[in-house]
Amino acid sequence: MNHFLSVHDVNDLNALVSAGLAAKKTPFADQHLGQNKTIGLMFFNQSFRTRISTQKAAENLGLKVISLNVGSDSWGLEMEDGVIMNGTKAEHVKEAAAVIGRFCNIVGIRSFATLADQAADYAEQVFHQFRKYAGVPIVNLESATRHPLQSLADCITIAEFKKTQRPKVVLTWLPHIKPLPQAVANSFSEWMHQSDVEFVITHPKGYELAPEFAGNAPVIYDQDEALKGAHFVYGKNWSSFSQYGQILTEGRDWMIDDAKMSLTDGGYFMHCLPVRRNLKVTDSVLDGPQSLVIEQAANREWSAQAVLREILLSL
Ligand SMILES: NCCC[C@H](NC(=O)CCC(=O)O)C(=O)O
Ligand SMILES: NC(=O)OP(=O)(O)O
Repeated sequence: MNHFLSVHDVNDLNALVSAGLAAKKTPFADQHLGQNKTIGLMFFNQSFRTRISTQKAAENLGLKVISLNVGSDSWGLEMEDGVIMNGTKAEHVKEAAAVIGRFCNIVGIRSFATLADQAADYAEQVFHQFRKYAGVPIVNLESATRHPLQSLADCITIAEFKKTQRPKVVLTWLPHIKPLPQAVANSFSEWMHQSDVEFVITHPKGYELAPEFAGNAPVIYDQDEALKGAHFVYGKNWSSFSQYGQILTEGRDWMIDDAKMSLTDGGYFMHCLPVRRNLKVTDSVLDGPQSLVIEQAANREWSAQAVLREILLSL
């Protein structure tokens, strides 16, 4: 593997899930791979899980880690080519990417959607620019449209907890008070399409994901109907794609509670975190035995380790 930007960079998803599970069993088996090598982690947005799980995974592989918050630890970065830099950004990505590429063997980047300009967000300019100018493998730590390390951790979690060969997995929209990106939902859908599952999406009308991410998954607008017989309920809020970045409905009745979970086939609840309690999902579901959110977060370490291992093997 060279870059890890989406599921399309993965040759064999089952093998990558198995590599994650193997790393979980023997975390230090590949410590020699990263010896005398460094990974740089650049955050344009907040992070808790991604930062600590990726650092942990990198260290398990023997890598040294440099982590920084762009714009506060380092200079604000201009992404547009050919502009007169007389605004707030002091440094151009051409130099910044090239410089970090000299210090680091791998660069991880987190840069969310602005939700202001659909075309710009879906063009993934930050990642294109870093890929062009860094000269080293780039890892997506959540971009405007995708969160593949999260999706891989989700696949690892489903593999660990599934009781049937081909479980029913329901991606459900949840209510929120502010507009959130589509990245986690897009990415989860894209990975589920590559997995041996029955995959269904449910959301209020107007929250359709971009067609390239929704694919041919059935979209059911009645949440109760969609949840029937589910083995995994994957909750996430996202803002509208068609009316880009907007909240179209409060949708408070879409919160997952015990009554909704009782429609499933003893289903598990999953969420990438952070989650706002009693807005998206009730305390009783999150604190109950069907919640996988902590297991899922813990698997972020093994997802990152599987990906970094593959990249190190191809350096
Ligand atoms: N990396 C996990 C999700 C990150 C982000 N959530 C958030 O921004 C939640 C913020 C809040 O609840 O205020 C998202 O939805 O893409
Ligand atoms: N799930 C996830 O990516 O968490 P952070 O945003 O805290 O990294």
